[in-house]
Amino acid sequence: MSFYDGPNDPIRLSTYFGKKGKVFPAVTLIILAVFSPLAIKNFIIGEYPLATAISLFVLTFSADSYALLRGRKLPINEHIVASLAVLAVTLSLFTLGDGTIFWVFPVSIIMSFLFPIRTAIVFNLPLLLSATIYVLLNYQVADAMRLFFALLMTITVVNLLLRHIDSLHELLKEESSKDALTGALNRRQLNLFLKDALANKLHYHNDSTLIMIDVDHFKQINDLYGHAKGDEVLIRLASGINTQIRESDLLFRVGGEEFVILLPNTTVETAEKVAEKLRASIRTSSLIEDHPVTVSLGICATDNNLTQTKWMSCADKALYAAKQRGRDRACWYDLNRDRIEDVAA
Ligand SMILES: Nc1nc2c(ncn2[C@@H]2O[C@H](COP(=O)(O)OP(=O)(O)OP(=O)(O)O)[C@@H](O)[C@H]2O)c(=O)[nH]1
Repeated sequence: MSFYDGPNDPIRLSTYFGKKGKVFPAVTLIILAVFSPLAIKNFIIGEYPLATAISLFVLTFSADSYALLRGRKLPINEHIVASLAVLAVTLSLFTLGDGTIFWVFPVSIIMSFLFPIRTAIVFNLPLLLSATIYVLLNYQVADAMRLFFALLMTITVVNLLLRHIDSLHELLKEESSKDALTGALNRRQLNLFLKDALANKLHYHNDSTLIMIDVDHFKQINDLYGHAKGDEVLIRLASGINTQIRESDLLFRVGGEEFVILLPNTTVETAEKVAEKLRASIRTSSLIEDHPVTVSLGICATDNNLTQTKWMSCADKALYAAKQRGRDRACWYDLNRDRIEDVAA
């Protein structure tokens, strides 16, 4: 993991608050507003090494933040930015003296927010050491110990809290992308993946295929066995489908008893075989004892001129045809001939 590689976004702050929101730009501006005058002041009073270290930190941090806000690759390696921050604090301690010891705490916390945990710890250690050595050289051993443990506790608590926030963030991301009942991906995710699949077709000529699946007479199942049994059928159906498709294929729940499978890099001919295999196995899977559960399926492959809406609508029309033609069957939409064909059982 790299500096700007937080849990899923480069800078932790932008991961938590969003790059496009106000918090990340505001924090960046605050850092610049605090450190730029310090650099100028130190140039004026002739502390050139310190002034240079702070200026370089401000410049490299600004360059990376700007790139991040623009969604570009970061121009300066994270370790260089972190080293400059540590160097600036250490130089300020040994040149300006006692008053600057307070900077050690906010700089350590800021680094923990900016970097992934391991990197933050690696760069907090020299900060901890230099501050302790400074106090040791100028005060009593007991004072140095006090500072050492106070800073160590700060670093530990901040990093533990951030680790906890990271895991909550991951959980939230997971839950917001999945359907709560079946664990299949939700419609919002489908829209994102459809967009990718269409772009893939347009730019790299890779075919992807959609299979829309709808349980036949599901209302009857609910009416005969109750809503809880209906839910159980949906859960078992989703898990059964997931075990039969490839890891690269994606299952979405798009309605009550309606699912969509997106098969990336798959032609319509292959998708027909997958659909037929699923149909046959669901029929014989005895999801409910003594009550055959069947599904109808509609298939449609990508094409260069397709939009997401048209793609979904063609798969839906094929599914509707499968229902009309007797259910427990699969149909595919032939975009070239604008016709719906049966998939051979
Ligand atoms: N148990 C359960 N039922 C649901 C859920 N979501 C939707 N339903 C039910 O699914 C049924 C869908 O019924 P219809 O749209 O008439 O379709 P159908 O009975 O499957 O008939 P065809 O699709 O024409 O074969 C409705 O009774 C909904 O109440 C859910 O999450 N759990």
